[in-house]
Amino acid sequence: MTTTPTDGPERLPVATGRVTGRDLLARCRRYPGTALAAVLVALAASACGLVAPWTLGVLVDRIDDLPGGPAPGTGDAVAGVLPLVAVMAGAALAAGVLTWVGGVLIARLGERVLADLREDLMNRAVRIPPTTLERIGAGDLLTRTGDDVKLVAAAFTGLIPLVVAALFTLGLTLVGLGLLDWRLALAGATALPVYVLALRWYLPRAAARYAQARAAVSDRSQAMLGSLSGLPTVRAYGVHDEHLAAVRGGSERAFALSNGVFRMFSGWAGWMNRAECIGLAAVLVVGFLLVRADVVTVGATTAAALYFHRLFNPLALLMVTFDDVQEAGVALARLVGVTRMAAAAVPVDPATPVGGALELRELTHRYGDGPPVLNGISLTVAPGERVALVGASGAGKTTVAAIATGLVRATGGRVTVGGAPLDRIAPDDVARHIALVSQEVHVFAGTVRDNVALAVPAGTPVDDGRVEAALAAVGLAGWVATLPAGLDTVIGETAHPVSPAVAQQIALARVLLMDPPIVVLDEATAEAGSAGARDLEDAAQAVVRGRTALVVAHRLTQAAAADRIVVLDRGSIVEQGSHDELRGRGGRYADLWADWTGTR
Ligand SMILES: Nc1ncnc2c1ncn2[C@@H]1O[C@H](COP(=O)(O)OP(=O)(O)OP(=O)(O)O)[C@@H](O)[C@H]1O
Repeated sequence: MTTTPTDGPERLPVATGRVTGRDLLARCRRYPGTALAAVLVALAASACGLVAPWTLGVLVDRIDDLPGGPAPGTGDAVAGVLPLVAVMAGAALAAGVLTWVGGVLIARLGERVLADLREDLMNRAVRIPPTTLERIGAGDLLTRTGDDVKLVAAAFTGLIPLVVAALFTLGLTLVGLGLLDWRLALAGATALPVYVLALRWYLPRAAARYAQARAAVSDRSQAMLGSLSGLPTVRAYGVHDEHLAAVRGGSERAFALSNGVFRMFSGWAGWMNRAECIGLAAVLVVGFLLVRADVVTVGATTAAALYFHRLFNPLALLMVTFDDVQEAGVALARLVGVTRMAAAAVPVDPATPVGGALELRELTHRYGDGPPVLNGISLTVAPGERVALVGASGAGKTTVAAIATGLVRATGGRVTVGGAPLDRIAPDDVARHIALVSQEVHVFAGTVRDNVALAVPAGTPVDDGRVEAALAAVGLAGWVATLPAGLDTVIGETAHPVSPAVAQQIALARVLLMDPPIVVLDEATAEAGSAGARDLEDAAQAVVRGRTALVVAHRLTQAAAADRIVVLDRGSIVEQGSHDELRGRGGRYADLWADWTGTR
């Protein structure tokens, strides 16, 4: 592998607002039936809400038109009122039902869009070149596949139906007001300047204050957690008062900021009320003048005033949820950003790996500007051979494993996989030919089936029998049998949490399904002698069988079973041979073995 300079800090891309909007629209268009039905039903629900004010206006006119003026209670009046009341009740009922149906349809559409987005995200995420991932750190990607997906999912089911309904209600009510009488609509518009001024005052301050309040709350939690987790030290040094003062200070700051946010919100709400009051007064005054001039009826003025009043609930909802909508929008932009990342560069002069040989030549490496951690490692693993890498912590074992699989680019040297230089193999071919099970295995939120079939290229059908066989081979048949929905059980932090050992066995099952000729195992250490360690060892055996294997032996029993043991010390190979040879030699391995077995 040739030398590659380490680039500066890099981040996963975030889509712009326009790209995110277009992406969302395009995804909704994939479900035209549901999308159209959701829009029509939400529109119908909002339209039903317009009926009551209009009917009240008609009612007022009817009563006004009765001979001798308004005289409620007479037979005529009752006969005129009842059908209108029935219309109002019907419209209210229809509005309720349609709002509910609209919400369900939007949520359903959202779930489908999110499922597609999540699939695209995972497809893209697993193809991010390891060297890119190493530079940006996996944290950003994990936040996107975890927290951001959760945030968008919650918005689709809770926030978006409310916001869509508010927008439709706002739009239709404005249209209704305009249709009633343009002069009354214009009178209502006098509220606009106050409203706009209040917004201009509130919006820039709100975002900053909310952020400060949130930061203060996390500081307070941090101070509390710090004191609680360090309780023995706090006790030992008698520094209770300092810690209590820090927690109290954090609480006071959080309280003051939350209070400030609340006061600001109340101030803004007060201005909203003033805007409403001014607009309503203007509608009534203009209505009075127009009625006196016989241009509009009392009923029309009543309906206009009610329509005007109706504008303020959706407006308030849009304002209150503004922050959350923005947050969900940012999360969506972060997800879309990843799905639109350019595919990993395919080498200009690609080479195809054939067979199971793995060769490392003169590997040197340093992380960033740090000291050298590998000093010219050369190692050939023959097809079907099982080589164990051992060495003290920090000797460089994980670095070798990561370089051999292309996860980390060595600063010097060459890796050849199946006879082809690693940097000339197309990324998908690398994954098919050499697999790494690292210490950081991750269970993605999804079904057991999807988690095991994760590495199988998209579009390749995966038979349940193969998934079950892979799970059985790594000792998880019994575990699957205990799951409520078998392979369909959704696992992951929020659904059905799995233990670290099971997560590792799932990672091993993934490799079995991929069936690469070469495997590199750098699993997390399990406590020696524990049932978990035995299960993991059996699972690793199943994966290694019939393949070329480079195993970072955190448990020396793994090394004892290998064809050859390579001992690393401070970035260099210091010994090689079989278990018996190396023990007999009385060198570095013999020392490690004595430490491991407690026979020194
Ligand atoms: N991402 C990194 N950035 C900077 N230094 C690193 C990084 N990863 C490892 N190192 C350093 O490189 C050296 C080799 O680490 P490596 O993890 O390869 O050793 P190891 O033999 O696998 O140790 P262990 O058994 O504890 O996992 C260590 O000094 C370590 O501190």
